[in-house]
Amino acid sequence: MALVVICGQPSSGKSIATTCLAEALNATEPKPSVRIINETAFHLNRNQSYADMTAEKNLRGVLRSEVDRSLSKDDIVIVDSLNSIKGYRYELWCLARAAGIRYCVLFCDVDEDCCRKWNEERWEKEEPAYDDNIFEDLVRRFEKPDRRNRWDSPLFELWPAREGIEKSSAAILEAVSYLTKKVDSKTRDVKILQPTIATQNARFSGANSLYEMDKATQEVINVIVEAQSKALGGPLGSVSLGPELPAVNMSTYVGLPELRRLRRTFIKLTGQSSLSGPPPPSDADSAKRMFADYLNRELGT
Ligand SMILES: Nc1ncnc2c1ncn2[C@@H]1O[C@H](COP(=O)(O)OP(=O)(O)OP(=O)(O)O)[C@@H](O)[C@H]1O
Repeated sequence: MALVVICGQPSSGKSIATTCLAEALNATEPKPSVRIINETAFHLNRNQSYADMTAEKNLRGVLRSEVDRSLSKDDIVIVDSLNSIKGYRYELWCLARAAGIRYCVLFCDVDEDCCRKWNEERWEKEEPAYDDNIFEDLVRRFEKPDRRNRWDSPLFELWPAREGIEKSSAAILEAVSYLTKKVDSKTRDVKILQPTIATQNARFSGANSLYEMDKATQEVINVIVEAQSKALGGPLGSVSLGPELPAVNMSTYVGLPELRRLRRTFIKLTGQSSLSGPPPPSDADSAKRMFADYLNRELGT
């Protein structure tokens, strides 16, 4: 039915906003099925989850997979996490589009100093809180949502420090109305994302068939798996994919299930890129090049 991305600085009231939104949704008729996805559900400790880039990437991967599994035409899924990286919100938006459901962002707009104070108070109250260095790092890297981006729109803004967070807060009511509104041919203010089957067909027609894309990315995986097996778990460095193609930099061993997951996500994301996004691969080598770049980004090299 819908995906709601909660977004905000650390300790900005996101979980309170999530609870208020879920309660407000549950008070509507017919009562929708609401599912909250957050770190707590996975027993993840915030200071460990954001300790370094690898841990943070793992956390995002876990949450994204859970969102991917949970999206359906019947449920409202709320992702209660920082969701502070623009590219990550784009990925979540792509998942909503692939599922053909509505999407929105609920932003807790609180200035850093106030979040810092609330975080300190959490320590005093012996609630789970962020270590100072992690808090400062997250605050510095926060990418504020911008309603002009498709993946930040529609954007409902809460100002918890100024106005508190209530079930009756304007942003919560607007979000509830958007999420539960019946849509007919006259409804213009509710956007249901459409999977881009038409554009996918155009993109992967002829030589660019999905089959070619599948084959090219599978070949990359095969090369990596073979190189890793030859290295016998030792350091691998860069894996060559052939002349005029970028090497894949493998600083650590990556298991086959993870490689398969990355491949599936890549294929999904490439198929979903809009016409204004990066151009689709035009042949097997372009597909390999894009996949290698994607792996290098995802594997953090
Ligand atoms: N409007 C408010 N006024 C005062 N304190 C608040 C307000 N909103 C949140 N807080 C305090 O901020 C702290 C963090 O709240 P909450 O857990 O909702 O934030 P969060 O953004 O979900 O945190 P995290 O980044 O850990 O997920 C809590 O201790 C809460 O009491």
